[in-house]
Parts: sequence; C-alpha cells; structure tokens
Amino acid sequence: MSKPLTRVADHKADLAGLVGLTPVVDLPLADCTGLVLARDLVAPIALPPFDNSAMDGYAVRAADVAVTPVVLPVAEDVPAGRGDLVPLVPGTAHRIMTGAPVPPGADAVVQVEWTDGGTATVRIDRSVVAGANVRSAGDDVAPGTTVLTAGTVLTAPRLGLAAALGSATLPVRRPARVLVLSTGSELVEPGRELTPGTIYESNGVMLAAAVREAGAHAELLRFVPDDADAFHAAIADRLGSVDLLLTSGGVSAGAYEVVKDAFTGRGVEFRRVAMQPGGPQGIGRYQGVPVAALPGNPVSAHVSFEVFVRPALRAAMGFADVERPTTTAALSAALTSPEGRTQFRRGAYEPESGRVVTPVGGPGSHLLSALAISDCLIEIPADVTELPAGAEVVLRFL
Ligand SMILES: Nc1nc2c(c(=O)[nH]1)N[C@H]1C(S)=C(S)[C@@H](COP(=O)(O)OP(=O)(O)OC[C@H]3O[C@@H](n4cnc5c(N)ncnc54)[C@H](O)[C@@H]3O)O[C@H]1N2
Ligand code: MOO
Repeated sequence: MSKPLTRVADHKADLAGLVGLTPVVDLPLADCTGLVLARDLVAPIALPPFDNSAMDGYAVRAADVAVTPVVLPVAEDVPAGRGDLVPLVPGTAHRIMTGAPVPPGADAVVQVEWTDGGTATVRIDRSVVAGANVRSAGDDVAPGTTVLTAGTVLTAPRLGLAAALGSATLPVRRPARVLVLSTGSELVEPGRELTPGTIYESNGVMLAAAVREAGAHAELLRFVPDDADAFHAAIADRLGSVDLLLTSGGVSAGAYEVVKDAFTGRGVEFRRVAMQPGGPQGIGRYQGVPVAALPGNPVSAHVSFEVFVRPALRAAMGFADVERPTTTAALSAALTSPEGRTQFRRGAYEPESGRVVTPVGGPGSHLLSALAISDCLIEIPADVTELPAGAEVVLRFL
C-alpha cells in the first residue's frame, strides 16, 4: 500500500520548521533594501539638526519687514553647509540658501522672488510672519525618538531616514542563502544548440529569480551530473555556507532520480503532498542543511516554491507577513480538480470587470507559458472537485 498523502499545510509547516531564523548582522545601508530591521532605531540627533531655511532668499527679522517695500543692507551670505554663523544685526538681512542654517537673531526668511535679489542691499517687497520659511530643529524628529521598530521592512524612505540620522549600517536579519541545483541529463544551457531529446534548463534560473525576489540570496548550480556520487561531490564544498538547498527534478518514480538517490537514507524524506501540481516532494536535512527537493516539471517547481519555500524563507528572514496577498474572485469559467488534492491553477485577475478571475491554460505542469502570463494562483480546496462558472475562489497573487 502506498503512503498516505501529506496535507499541504503539514508539508508547509514541516519546511518552515526546518529553516531557522538567519543571524542578525550589521549591513551597510545600500545592502539593506527590503530586509527586516532587527533592533529599534533610536534617533541620536534631531531632524533637522538645526534651524534652516526652506527657501533661497533673505534671513530677516519679521519685524524689520512688517512694512514693505523696505531696503535692508545685506550683511552676510549663508550658503548651505556654512558653519561659522554670524548673528543677524537688527535692520539687516543675510542672503541665505535652502538648507543653510538660519543665523541667530533672524526669525524668518523672505523668498528671493519677493525681493530684487540684491547682494549689497536688498529691496523686500512683501512682509512675512515670524517663522516663515524656517524649518526648526527637531521639526521632523526629536532626538531619542524611536523612528523605526524592530521587525520593520526597510523600504527606500526608511533607509533614507536611517541615513539622515547618521546610520552607516543597520542591524538586519541577513538574507537567507539558497543553493539552487538543477539536475537532469536532458538539460542544455540556454545559448547552446539543442540536440535530440534535450531541452533548455529553465528551472534553475526561474527558482534563483524567485529566491531573489523573496529577498534571499541565490547561488545557482546547474547541470549537476545525474549520478549520486558526482552530485555529492558537486555540492560538498558549498554546503557550509547555505541556509537551504533547493533542488528541482529527480524526485518521482523514474529509474534515474538522482536527487532521490543521493538523499534517500541520508536525512531527506520523499513524500507525496496532496497537491497538484507539486505532488512529489523531498524534505529534510542533509549534513545539517535544510533541503527542499521540488519536482522537476517547471510549473510544479514554481508552485511548490510559492506555496512552501517562499513563506519559509521569508519567515527565516524575520518578515512578519510571509504570505503573498490574497483575495477572492468569481471564476469566469467552470473548473474541475482532482479529488483529495489542493489544486493551484494559474489565473488572470480582472478587478475592473467585477473581481473576476480567468483560468489561464490547463492543469498540466509543463505549461510554463501560461504560468508566465498569469498574475495569480487559483486555490481549489482538496475536497472540491468541480466549480461552476461564477463560483467564488481564493487567489494568491504572484
Ligand atoms: N510513474 C510516475 N511518474 C511520474 C509521477 C508519478 O507519481 N509516477 N509523478 C509525476 C509528477 S506529478 C511530477 S511533478 C514529475 C516529477 O518528476 P521529477 O521531480 O522526478 O522530475 P524529472 O523527472 O526530473 O523532470 C520532470 C520534467 O521536468 C523537466 N525538468 C526537470 N528539471 C528541469 C529543469 N531544470 N529545467 C527545465 N525542465 C526541467 C524534465 O525534463 C521533465 O520533463 O514526475 C511525474 N512522473
Ligand atoms: O505533481 Mo506534478 O507536480 O502534478 O506535475
């Protein structure tokens, strides 16, 4: 009797349990994009750090320009970055640039457009109130404020904020490192000639891209020989530096299943998950390294990555929300699904026509072009075998 199928949720939990949290490291800001901040960031300085001008113009006392037009002597020139500030003498103006420190004694800036732009003297044509065009120290951030909390995803503005506060590095969960392996004697490198019986290797590129898109690092090892000893030799010196070994192919019932041969009895279990595509899966640890051995059919490999591997990698990197966004929609056409298996069909979502999803291509796990033009997976629960047009389904966006 064959082994019972593993439920999708159980396989997912098993994989997530294998891949532990990555360590916290200090990385330069340029390498932190999209990563998770590991400790609160407390502002060591104020933002802005000093009172500065919001406009190119003239620093004045508002009281001196209450009646206009008025002509004032220009006593100083204050470009951005000037550090030796001279106090403003009442009845005078300092020419000042945007971002330059407002001199002590000045309480407002008149923008240059409201003046004659003079350098020795300036005629000011319009009055301003005290505080006009002055950006006060601490206006944005007071020193000691927690500006980003641990767990925050480092987006572009958040990295900008960290830099503005003087951070050169940030403590982050380092990206998970994934070794992506492709095996199969039929596989040829894109760019070379196909010979009879061969196809271009595509899973490796696709899975490495998916790993990177998930925020992790991928190292790609293609054309690993279809021989267990050669397979072990190819990966031996790389295992020490990876958090996950991700293979595709060689896991089902054929006579030449190198991944299965290489790992069976060595800490990796091969099972069938109640899912289509993505039934045959290998999972375990080889020499201490978590292994996810995905099926070789391209759609099976990608769907398996989306359902099992991506959430596990995101959790390992400290993301609170590890799942893709989901929504519900009405099917534009009837679908059938195998009994006892969760089916993930490829779909195109059309929110503008009343939240409708159209299945793209058939269920075949070789239909890579249909996957390539889809924007979501339609999830059909294991206990559902038929869905009429109009039935509500859950989608997960790709
Ligand atoms: N007798 C049975 N045969 C199969 C079963 C089964 O239960 N009994 N399951 C089928 C299902 S479902 C799947 S999925 C596949 C999984 O097979 P493998 O993981 O062993 O994958 P391969 O046989 O190596 O390859 C399957 C298919 O995918 C192509 N492939 C593999 N690697 C790549 C790559 N890197 N780039 C592009 N294409 C790749 C390969 O050429 C095959 O066409 O098994 C079914 N069979
Ligand atoms: O489970 Mo396979 O992934 O259907 O093609």
